[in-house]
Amino acid sequence: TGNPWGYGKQDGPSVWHKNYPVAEGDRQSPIDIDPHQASHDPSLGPIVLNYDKCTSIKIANNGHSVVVEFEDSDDRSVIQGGPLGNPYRLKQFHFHWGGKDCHGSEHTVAGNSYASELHLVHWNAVKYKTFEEAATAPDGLAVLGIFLETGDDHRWLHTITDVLYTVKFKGSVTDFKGFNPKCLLPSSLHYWTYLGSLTTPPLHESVTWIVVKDPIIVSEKQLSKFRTLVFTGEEEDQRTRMENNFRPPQPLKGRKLISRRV
Ligand SMILES: O=C(O)Cc1ccc(OCc2ccccc2)cc1
Ligand SMILES: [Zn+2]
Repeated sequence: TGNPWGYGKQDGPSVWHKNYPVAEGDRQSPIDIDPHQASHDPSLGPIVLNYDKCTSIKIANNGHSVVVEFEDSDDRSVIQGGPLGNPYRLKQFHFHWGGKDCHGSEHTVAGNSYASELHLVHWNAVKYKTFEEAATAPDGLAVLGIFLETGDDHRWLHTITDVLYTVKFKGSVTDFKGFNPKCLLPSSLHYWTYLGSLTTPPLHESVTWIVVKDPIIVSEKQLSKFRTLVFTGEEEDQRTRMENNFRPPQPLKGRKLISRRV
């Protein structure tokens, strides 16, 4: 079964609208963040993460990215505060990255890309029964976006990069227990927030985006390990290196970007 969509010339972001017309909708993601355009909302509180009881289950190559899935049958790991009306449950996190360090992130800041972007995906289990149901609702999902910039080795990222060889091919899955993604956050959670969408098909307009201003620093060596993954399955003769799995910025269409200093 071929991929319904991808990041190549024939199946990439510029043609997603053919099968997913919402790609041309009014609240699509990612966007270019212009810090000077952001309005400050003093009533906007800090983001609160309660990840201490989080339970990671597995790490997988889904043919688009590498994803770490969490146990989300109760409120053991939630994000709340900030623009969020109630707690949202952590479901999974994954990354987007480039073929070179000069690009790879989905959101850009004043037109500048980072080397990679980490997305921590949460869903509103107060209002919706399943992730899939929440993923189609305008207040269903909350994604925390963290930029990755190259520099020194990241002290904890090796826990992920050391196991990437076990999920090289599309469809591969490995047990991945006991990982708490709090170790991947920068010290200060200054953030921008706006209403947007999934950045991959089905592109549902269901995401409250919370993009953290400060990047985390990872080494070029750690980042290069993400590029050893392939989009293709082990059984396919084609080996297409997994890189540049990012959607470019989409029109703001009059949306308000709000900024919160911690
Ligand atoms: O973080 C992102 O890139 C946004 C994003 C968040 C969640 C996501 O889940 C895929 C999915 C959505 C709906 C139903 C089934 C699968 C896909 C993309
Ligand atoms: Zn993502």
